[in-house]
Amino acid sequence: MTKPLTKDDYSPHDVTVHRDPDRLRRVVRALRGAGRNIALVPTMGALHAGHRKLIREAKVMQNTVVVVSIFVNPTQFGPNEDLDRYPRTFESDVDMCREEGVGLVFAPNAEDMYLPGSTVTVSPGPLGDELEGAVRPGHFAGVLTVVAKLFNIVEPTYAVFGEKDYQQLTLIHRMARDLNFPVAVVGVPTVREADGLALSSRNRYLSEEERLAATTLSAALTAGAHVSGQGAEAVLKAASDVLAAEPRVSVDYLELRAPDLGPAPENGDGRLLVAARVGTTRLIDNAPVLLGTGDE
Ligand SMILES: Nc1ncnc2c1ncn2[C@@H]1O[C@H](COP(=O)(O)OP(=O)(O)OP(=O)(O)O)[C@@H](O)[C@H]1O
Ligand SMILES: CC(C)(CO)[C@@H](O)C(=O)[O-]
Ligand code: BAL
Repeated sequence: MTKPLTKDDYSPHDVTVHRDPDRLRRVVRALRGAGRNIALVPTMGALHAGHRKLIREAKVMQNTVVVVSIFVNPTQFGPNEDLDRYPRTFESDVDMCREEGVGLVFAPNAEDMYLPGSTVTVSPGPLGDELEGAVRPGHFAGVLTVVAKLFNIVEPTYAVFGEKDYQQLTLIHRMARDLNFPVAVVGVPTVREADGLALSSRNRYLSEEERLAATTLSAALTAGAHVSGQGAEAVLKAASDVLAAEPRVSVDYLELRAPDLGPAPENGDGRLLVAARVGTTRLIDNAPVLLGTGDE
């Protein structure tokens, strides 16, 4: 027999914060049993307008309870990365969730997510070692493992992710397919500042000068997309010229790929991806391009 839910488990009028994975699982199971859809929005907190858009997308289906997870997952950070200084703004995150009508926030402690002696992880396959994975070894094993755990704890009907982390979204689609997760993975286009900069929790690390220089990433993608009719070489040249003109930006990679991140086709849809450091802050961005349609 399932225990009936109390007002400390779930309220239709306010967001409820849960830390215990087993309790959260019991609550979402009861809600599903009562006919509700469950939509999951996984985040690392420090919520901004990009996350707000994911939450709004998650609410689009009638009769849905949105679960936002807030967990700075240690296993996706390398030893020299920013795990310790990653922005943590829990109170205002919960306020945004409340404003947006989120039903449940799941904010587990690391010790409850990773029990002592945990050794089994999800292997991303070859794409996990490319692009972001080449610069951040082990990153995608950490991401996919925690997302698989979230899928198993929350058992969502939908899970919503941003295109800003395009390789992550691609790998999560693949994991859901390859490992038979019964969840519809939904991608949401990148939310940008008025000057083109993709919103990111890490933008708050930038100084005023770095913030200006950071617009070079999206400007490079736009320059590439403008000449996409001339083919791959023109796209890469236009984008890399823009990046090279800004000395504060140090490029990790600029690559043109197919939408599934395989090799770029000569004609048709492609994806242009960039990662760069601006001072000590590492930023990523990407955009769709339509290659070689002969209109140039
Ligand atoms: N500008 C954005 N537009 C749309 N979705 C976004 C945007 N920024 C982040 N997201 C999505 O929000 C989800 C949670 O991401 P996360 O909490 O890591 O935020 P973030 O801003 O990407 O932080 P980071 O600075 O670590 O890149 C991911 O699915 C991510 O793709
Ligand atoms: C998907 C995710 C929440 C897993 O920790 C994280 O990689 C993120 O915030 O994009
Ligand atoms: N948004 C991606 C999470 C990370 O950079 O670790």
